Amino acid sequence: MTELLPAQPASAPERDLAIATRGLTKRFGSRAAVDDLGLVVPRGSVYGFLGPNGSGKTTTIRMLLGLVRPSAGTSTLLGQSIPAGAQAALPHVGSLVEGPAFHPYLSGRANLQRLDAADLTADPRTSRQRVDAALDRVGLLATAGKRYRAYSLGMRQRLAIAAALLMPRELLVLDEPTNGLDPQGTREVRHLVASLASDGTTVFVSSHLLSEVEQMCTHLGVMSDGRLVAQGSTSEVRGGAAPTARILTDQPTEATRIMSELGLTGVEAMPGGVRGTPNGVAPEKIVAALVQGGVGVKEFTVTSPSLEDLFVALTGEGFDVSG
Ligand SMILES: Nc1ncnc2c1ncn2[C@@H]1O[C@H](COP(=O)(O)OP(=O)(O)OP(=O)(O)O)[C@@H](O)[C@H]1O
Repeated sequence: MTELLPAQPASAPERDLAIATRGLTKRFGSRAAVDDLGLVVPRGSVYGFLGPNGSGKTTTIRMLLGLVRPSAGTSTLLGQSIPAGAQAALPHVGSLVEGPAFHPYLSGRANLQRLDAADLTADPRTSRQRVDAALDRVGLLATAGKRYRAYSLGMRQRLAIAAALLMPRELLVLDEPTNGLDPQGTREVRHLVASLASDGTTVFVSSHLLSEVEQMCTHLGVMSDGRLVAQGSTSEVRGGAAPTARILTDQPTEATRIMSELGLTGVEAMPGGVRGTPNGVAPEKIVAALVQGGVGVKEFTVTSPSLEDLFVALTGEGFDVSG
């Protein structure tokens, strides 16, 4: 059994974090869709918010953005508590939650111009510069004159991100930005997120697919059934998984006894041998004890589970990690 890494409460001062929540909870009737959430999202991170469908990611994002009122708990965005400090924080936060409604017969540029014009805080005299800068940022400047309906799925999603970038942003919150995209579109969005992050923008990106966010995230939070079951830097989360020692032998009974006496836990038979969790017992010590005990060791390995194994263990079956 993989050891679960407990979700960490906020330790850094909340002003140093892009997002921090304490005890954030949302109940629909008697059911908690989000339960006692303690998110810790450092500034400058690319935070992958992972979990199966229905695990509470969208509800969390909607609470963070002030679109839904929490049943309990507090949250801060860019050091401002929400909802009290929403007016100070939200202009610096770009989001893609449901996605803006684009007009199929207008060009990408005309669509952004419409959205920019609807923003009462944006100076109309500088609209053209803002729109072109956003199109440039997502790599759509050359195709800005094409009608939206002629855009590929990846281009459509990049245009939606451009809409979130019309104003300078410190934090981008993207809800399942690769959902429904083909592999090419997914790659485009992934590259865009990586390039935004390299400019210093904090990106909080949700996904039900580990494979889609794993490569671009510096931090991960894993949701399962409304609860945060793991959180930390990608390497911390990876390190939270206990390794497994496996030995191939014709004397499994004797090997089981020796390994258990050494302090390994979860020692059990497997096809052709025995496996267990070393709990810090050095591999050379395990092998020496087995050999001294007269056990013929055909093969001995210690392996750490992949991030994929860890996520399946954390979230249970049904987490589509393969893409
Ligand atoms: N307005 C609502 N009323 C009742 N239940 C809701 C409401 N919104 C969400 N839920 C329930 O809360 C749970 C979490 O949903 P949520 O959409 O936050 O999950 P998710 O992880 O974002 O999943 P998905 O990727 O499918 O959107 C689900 O069981 C969902 O049915």
